[in-house]
Amino acid sequence: MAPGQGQQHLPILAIAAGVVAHHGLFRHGEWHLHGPHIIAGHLALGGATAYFLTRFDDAPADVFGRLAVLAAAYFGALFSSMTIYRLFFHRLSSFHGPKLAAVTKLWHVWHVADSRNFLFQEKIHKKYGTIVRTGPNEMTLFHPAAIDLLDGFGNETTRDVWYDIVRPRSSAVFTRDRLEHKEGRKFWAQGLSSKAMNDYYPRITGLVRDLSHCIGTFGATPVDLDQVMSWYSWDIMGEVLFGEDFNLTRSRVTHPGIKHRDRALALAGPLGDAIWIALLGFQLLPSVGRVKDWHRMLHFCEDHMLSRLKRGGNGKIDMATYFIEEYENTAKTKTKTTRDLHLSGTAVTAVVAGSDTTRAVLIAIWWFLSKFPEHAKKVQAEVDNVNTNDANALAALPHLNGVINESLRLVPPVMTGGNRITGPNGMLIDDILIPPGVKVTCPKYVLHRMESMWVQPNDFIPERWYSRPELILDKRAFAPFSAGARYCLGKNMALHSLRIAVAILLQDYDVDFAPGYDEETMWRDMRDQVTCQPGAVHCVFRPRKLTK
Ligand code: HEM
Repeated sequence: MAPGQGQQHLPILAIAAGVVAHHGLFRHGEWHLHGPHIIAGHLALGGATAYFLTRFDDAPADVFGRLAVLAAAYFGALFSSMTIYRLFFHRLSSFHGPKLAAVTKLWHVWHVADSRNFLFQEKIHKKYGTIVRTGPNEMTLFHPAAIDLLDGFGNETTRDVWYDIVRPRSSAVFTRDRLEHKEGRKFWAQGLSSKAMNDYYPRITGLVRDLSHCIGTFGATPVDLDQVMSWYSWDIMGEVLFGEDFNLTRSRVTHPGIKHRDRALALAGPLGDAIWIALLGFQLLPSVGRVKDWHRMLHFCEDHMLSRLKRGGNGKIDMATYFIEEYENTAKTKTKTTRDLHLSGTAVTAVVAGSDTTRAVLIAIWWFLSKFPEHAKKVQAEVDNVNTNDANALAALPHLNGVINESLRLVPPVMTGGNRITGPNGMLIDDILIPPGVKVTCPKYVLHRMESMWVQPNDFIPERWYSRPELILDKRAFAPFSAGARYCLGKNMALHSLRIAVAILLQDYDVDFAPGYDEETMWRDMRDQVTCQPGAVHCVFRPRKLTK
């Protein structure tokens, strides 16, 4: 047959294949874990088509040209079909929101490439209101009822695809299976129970004393709060999770694991809304740039948990005790590979949740106390006469806890994320039904600053938490630790390690911004990278015996 003869119908076939691939395949189910298969499948299809064309076209250039036309027809049809369907026929097409957001989630990823999703979400809320379509199959709810609808007791939601980020590892915190979550949560709850906490408290106090001493060694030199609070929160994580003393605060040394964690989260942050891109990178480019840091972070956590498993405990209670108990209890029901991957995923979750969250709030707290020294004075008046070993006494101090709550409100460590998928009955909000199987999200950073929920929403007013409750218009709009059956199990430990650090440091020091420090830096350079990463804060801590 002469070249080209009988091939005039091929572009039409390619267009039909594109439409069929969309409606018959990609419109259904989840594809985020199959990136490499999709690429391989298309390459195979391209190869087979090229082989077919060589039977008609002798010249390779002609074959290449024809293949390019067919690929353009196929992909053009596939993406046109997706666009038309998403804009006009999708179940969410009647909801308003940015049009390009409805077409592709890449639009969102593009806008948050600078890791400032929290500000982008705020803009969307201001422009589009409280219930907004922010993706092809995604709704964002800027509404105080949303927290309870997403996570409250009795909800039907499941976690969204983002939680597959540590695959093939798993953990109770990341599993998307409701039963597995319920079962696994029990072991976390034991590791963070009041009984375990009584064991951790004196050890945390010891680390805060180290922190105070470490700050003292800086003298009049500015303290980089990010650095010092990273040491402190990493030491706490080591002590509570592995019963291990990393000794960073005393030795003033940054553990490489901190750098790997920060760089890994910087990668995961902007890709949070298109997790398939990150997963593709993890699988195809494991040794490149920040993907390498991601794998290093995973291996650090995994290796530490394995060495804790081998060496046994130090006679101390630690969270690993309970994770290892779960590992051993499941020996008869699960394969070794499954159990190993679960233990590894649990270690990753615990390291990130246990170290990075408290660090962010502590940095923000010192910014607020330096900016508004009257609040530092009020807290000092409270803590000067309190026994810091008494956790209940610290929990009862109104201004100290007001400062912590107000910092958690204005700088929530988990600023966005916590995405869910609506259950079989959908989700009813303000008499509006969001259909089943839709991704729903509620960015806490925006909720915590909505004018309809808070009086003077952007102002730091710790009194709103005790003597001026009229400044809180709707308490449901405060959820730094999430809610319901998925609320943060580390809440008590986190609050205690914040209270005791602020109490002891304010007993020992007065704090002020470092000379020449630009106060806007923390806000200007703040990033939303799974957890909040405040911009640099530099302060000077003056011993109080010298300033009194
Ligand atoms: C100020 C510090 C902290 C804040 C603001 C915070 C906030 C949160 C939030 C918002 C969630 C829900 C996340 C989601 O649904 O994806 C969460 C879950 C969780 N957090 Fe925290 N967290 C903090 C510290 C900690 C610490 C120190 C630990 C202990 C290691 C911890 C352990 C957990 C666990 C186990 C969960 C999962 C609960 C579940 O899924 O059932 N958190 N946290």
